Amino acid sequence: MKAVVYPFHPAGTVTVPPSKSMSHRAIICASLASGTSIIRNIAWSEDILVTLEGMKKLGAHINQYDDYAEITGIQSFQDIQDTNIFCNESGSTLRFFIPIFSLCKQAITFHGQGRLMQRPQSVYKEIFDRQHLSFQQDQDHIKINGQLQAGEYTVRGDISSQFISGLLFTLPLLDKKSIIHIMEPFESRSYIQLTIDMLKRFQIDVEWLDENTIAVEGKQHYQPCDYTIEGDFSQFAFFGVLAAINHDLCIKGMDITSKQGDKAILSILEQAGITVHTEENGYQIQHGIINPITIDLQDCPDLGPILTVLGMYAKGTIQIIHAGRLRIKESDRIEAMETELRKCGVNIHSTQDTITICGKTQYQGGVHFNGHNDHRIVMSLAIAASRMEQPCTIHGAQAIRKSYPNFFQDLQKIGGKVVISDD
Ligand SMILES: O=C(O)C1=C[C@@H](OP(=O)(O)O)[C@@H](O)[C@H](O)C1
Ligand SMILES: C=C(OP(=O)(O)O)C(=O)O
Repeated sequence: MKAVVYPFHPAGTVTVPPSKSMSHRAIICASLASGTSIIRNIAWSEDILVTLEGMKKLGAHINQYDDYAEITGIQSFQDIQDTNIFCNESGSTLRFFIPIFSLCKQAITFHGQGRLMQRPQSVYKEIFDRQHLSFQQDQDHIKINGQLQAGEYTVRGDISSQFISGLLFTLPLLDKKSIIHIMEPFESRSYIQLTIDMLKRFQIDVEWLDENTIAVEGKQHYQPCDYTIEGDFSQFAFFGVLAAINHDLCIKGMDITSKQGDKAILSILEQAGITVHTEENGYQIQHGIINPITIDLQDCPDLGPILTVLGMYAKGTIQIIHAGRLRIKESDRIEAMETELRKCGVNIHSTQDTITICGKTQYQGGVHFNGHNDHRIVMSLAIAASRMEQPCTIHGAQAIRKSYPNFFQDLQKIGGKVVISDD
C-alpha cells in the first residue's frame, strides 16, 4: 500500500483508538479467568487479533463483536490441540504468551514474522535453561517444552519489560510464591505497572517489595470482569505532534487519569512550549513554536519516532536520550527515522542511545519515504509530510495495520489530504 500525503492544515476533533497495550492485557487476563468477562472498546488491529487467536487456542471461548469481546476463560491448562501459535510481528503477544503457554506442559511452537524473532528473547532463554526446560529458536520460530516453576527470578530490566509482564501473568497460577528481581537499569517501568493494574482488576494481587522487586503469591485465581479499554496515548502522540507543528486540534477518547507511560507526551509538549488544555475526555493542543528541550525515552520508548518529527520543526535542537531500545522494535527506529528524514534535508544524528535533531520551520518535501515495515515509522512520516511544501509518498504504508488500521481515515476526517493506492 502506498500513501501520498499532501500538505494540509488539520482541524476539528479526532477520537483516538483504544490502547493496544491494555487490550492485550485485558484479553489475556479474561482468557485466564474462571467465568465470562466483557472487554469493551477494542479495536481489531493485527496485533490484537493475534493475541485473541492465541487465547482461543489456549482454550478460551471468545465471541468477537464490532468493538467488544465476550470472553469465557479456560477451565485448566489441558493439552491443547493446535500447538502452533502465530504471533505475526507482535512482541507483546510473543513475550506475554511464552510463560503462559509453558503451563500446558507440552511442546509449543510460536511463529513470528518480519523482525519479530530477531528481537531479543534472551531473558526467557536464560530462564528456561536455568530451569532445565527446552527453549529452541530459529529464524522464524521459538519452540518451548516444559512448565515454568515458582521461585526466584532475576531478570535484566533494560531489554524489554514485556518479559516481566509475561512472568507476572503466569506466576500467580503456580503452586508457590515467586519473587521477581529486576536489574538496573530498569526501563519501561510504566508498562509493568499497567500489567499489575490490569491483574488487580481480575483479582490477582502482586506486591512491590521495593523499587526493583515484586512478590507474587502462587495459587491465585483470575476472576472475570467487565472492563472498558481507554484511549491509547502512544497513538494520541501522533495527533498531539500534528497539532503542535501544524494546527490546533481537539483529541478525544482519552482517560485523563490514565497511568500509561506514553501520557508523557503531554508534559513533553508543554515543556517544549506548546499549550495543552485538558477537557472532559481529552485535550486541546495548540499549534505553537517548539522550543529546544531534552527528552528522556526511558519510560516511553514508543514516542521515539514521532518525537523526531517534533524535533525537525523545533526552533533549535531537540536531544532525545535513553533511546537505545528503539533499535530493537519492528525496525531499528532510530536508523529508520534518520534515513527517511534526511531525504528531505532534516539535520538528524544519532549515537547508539541518543538522537539529536536541529529543527527548522520549512521543508520542501516531495520525496519518497520507505515505511521500514513499521507502523510507528509510517505514521510519523505522514505527520511530518503534513507540513511540507510538496506531497510525499510513503511506500509500505500497510504497516499501520499492526496497531492502527484506520489511521489514514482518521487523518482524512480532520482534513488530511491522503491518497491511498495498492502498489
Ligand atoms: O508492555 C507493553 O505493552 C509494551 C512495552 C514496551 O516495550 P519494551 O518494554 O520492550 O520497551 C513498548 O515499546 C511496547 O510497544 C508495548
Ligand atoms: C513495539 C511495539 O509493539 P510490540 O513490542 O508489541 O511488537 C509497538 O507497538 O510499537
